[in-house]
Parts: sequence; structure tokens; C-alpha cells
Amino acid sequence: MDNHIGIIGSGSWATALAKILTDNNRHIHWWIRNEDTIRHMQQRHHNKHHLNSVYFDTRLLQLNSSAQEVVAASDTIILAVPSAFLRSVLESLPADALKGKKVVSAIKGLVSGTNQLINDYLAETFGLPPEQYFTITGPCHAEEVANEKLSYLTFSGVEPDATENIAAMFNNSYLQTIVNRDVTGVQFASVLKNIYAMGAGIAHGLEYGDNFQSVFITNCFREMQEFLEKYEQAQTGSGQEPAVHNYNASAYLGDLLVTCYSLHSRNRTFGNMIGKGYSVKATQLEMNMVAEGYYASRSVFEINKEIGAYMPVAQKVYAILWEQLHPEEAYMELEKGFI
Ligand SMILES: NC(=O)C1=CN([C@@H]2O[C@H](COP(=O)(O)OP(=O)(O)OC[C@H]3O[C@@H](n4cnc5c(N)ncnc54)[C@H](O)[C@@H]3O)[C@@H](O)[C@H]2O)C=CC1
Ligand SMILES: O=C(CO)COP(=O)(O)O
Repeated sequence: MDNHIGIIGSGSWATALAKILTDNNRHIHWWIRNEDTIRHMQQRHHNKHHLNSVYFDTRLLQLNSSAQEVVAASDTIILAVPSAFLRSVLESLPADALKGKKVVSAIKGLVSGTNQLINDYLAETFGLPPEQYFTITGPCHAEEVANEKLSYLTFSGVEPDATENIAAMFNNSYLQTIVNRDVTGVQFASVLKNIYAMGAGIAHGLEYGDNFQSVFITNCFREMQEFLEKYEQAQTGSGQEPAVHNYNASAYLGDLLVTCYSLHSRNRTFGNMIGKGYSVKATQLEMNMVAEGYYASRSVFEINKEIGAYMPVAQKVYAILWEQLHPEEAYMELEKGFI
């Protein structure tokens, strides 16, 4: 049976994923919030707000502003809205809306308000079982997908065959896929790297150089591992099986590097403005895209109150963004403790 794919979201990442799938000749049901964006896409064949150089074969698109209808029409649903909007987008769905469906999260963030991983939220709200949940992570900027620059995405799921099948839908000449079972680890890696890219941007804004950045990122990488270890120790107490994490894999180290260094990165750009002295409010107004690291810094700070990982960088980024700590002062303190 043909797989009916739905995409929820119409930002840069949703648009890039839609491009990959339609380049592979897949039909998609696509939830786009704004009717005007839908009309433009139907008439002009591109998303006028994001990646507008990407043109679609609209015969492959079923555009719809009702998330409920897109979910009902699909058996594999890709979530690609910023984490801050996930709950409001899904709130119209009935509790059994995801029954028997596969859900693939492309979101690199935690659920706002509850600080949950996306799978935990979907399990609690819609009863989604673990074997129906998958993630898309790895170092990949939408802008490079738009230009068909060779990129690698990691697909994670507890069911290897089903994960392979989902990954296969994306594989093509410019997109390689990697598969693993590390659902929790890759999600936290992609949440944490946004905080560290924010930090790398702040460092750049403060005019630290490449030598500092490499030490900074090395220390962030260590923090990422400590956070996961402490998080899992806390979970093991509640009977969950600890997973094996390949920290050197591209979903961990690769995504940390690309987000900290790439000029495409929203998080790095946001941090750079903060380092240069812009306020959080002014930075948000300036950017028409979402930097997940802003929200993640608070969520991780709150989670870490419970698990006690040693993460001075994440704590300083949080204090700069949420408690008005002066970036220069914060980084002078950070400088002293790096290994
Ligand atoms: N852009 C990228 O290269 C990549 C992004 N991601 C992840 O994908 C997720 C989505 O990010 P992007 O597509 O980059 O975001 P974006 O910043 O490009 O787009 C944000 C979207 O959110 C929409 N939006 C604004 N207010 C909304 C509301 N109240 N309800 C629903 N939607 C609303 C905007 O219309 C826009 O379509 C994030 O978790 C991000 O970390 C993951 C990999 C790569
Ligand atoms: O996840 C990404 C690259 O892998 C996108 O990062 P930014 O949101 O910082 O652009």
C-alpha cells in the first residue's frame, strides 16, 4: 500500500523536507497555517516566506490549512513546526488522531511549558506507542538542501525495519540517510547543540576568535555527554533501559559543529546579535525565523535542576538570555574553567 505522507509546518525545514520528498516523486499532504501562503504556492509553485528558490511540482501536493485533515489523510506524519508552536498546532486533534499512524519528528526542541521530549508528549497526549515514533536529526541546514548540496540525515526509531523504510523515502542523489535506534540521545543532542550554537554566536559577537571557538565547542561537547549521562541515570531509576550513544556520530558531533560554525544557523545568528549588544527582544524582532536555543536554554536549565549535570556553558547562555547577565561578564567567567 502506498504510504500517505503528511507534513505539519511550512517554515524552512518543512519546506526543505517537502522538497526532498517531492524530488523523490512522493505525494504529500501538507499543512500550511496561512491560506495566503497556500494560494501563493498553488499559483506560483513556491513558498514565498521560506526557501523561495525551491519550486514544487504542485501535482504532488495536497495543501491544507487544517492540521486535523492532514493528519487524518496521512499514515506517516512529519512534524516540522518550531517546538514552541507544537502544542497549539496539535490541540485541535482528537485524542485518537494518531492511532495506528507513524509520527516522525523533525523538531529540534522540547515541548514548551512541560520540557518534554516530543515522543513523551505524544505518548501522554495521544497514546502514541514508542514503535510508532521516529526522529530526523543530523547536521543539515534547509538552505543547503534547497541548493542540493550533499547532506546526511539520521533517522532514529526503536523498530529498525520501519525506520529504514522511512529513511528510504528521503534517500536521493543529494541526501544520504543514516539509521539508528538512539531516539532519546539524538533528540537531546539536537536540543543542546542549539544552546551551544547560541553560545558560539555570542562568542563571535564578543569578538572571540577561532582558537577560542574550538575550545568552546570542545567543552560544549563534553557538557552534552554529561547531561545525557545524568539524564539517563535519573531515568534508569524509573526502570528505563539505558541506550548506547555514539557521540562521535554526525547527529551528535556533526550537528554541534555545523550549528556552531555555519552562517546559515539561526541560533548562531541570534547569539551573535546578543554578543554584539542587542537585547533578546530586538533580536527576535530582527529575525523572521525561530532560534530554538532560546527556549531550549530555559528547558535544559529547568531539567538540570533535577539531574545536576556540570554544564557551565549552558547555564551562562541561559543566564544571558533569561536573566540579563551581561555576555562579556559571563564569558570572562567561562574562560577560566575550560579544559
Ligand atoms: N531550518 C533548518 O535548517 C532546520 C530546522 N530544524 C528544526 O525544524 C523546526 C522548524 O524550524 P524552521 O522550519 O527552521 O522554522 P522557521 O523559523 O523557518 O519557520 C517558523 C515557522 O513557524 C511558523 N509559525 C509562526 N507562528 C506560528 C504559530 N503560532 N503556529 C504555528 N506556526 C507558526 C511560521 O509561519 C514559520 O512557517 C525547528 O525545531 C528547527 O530546530 C531542523 C533541522 C534543520
Ligand atoms: O538544526 C540545524 C542544522 O542541523 C539548524 O540549526 P539552526 O536552527 O541554528 O539554523
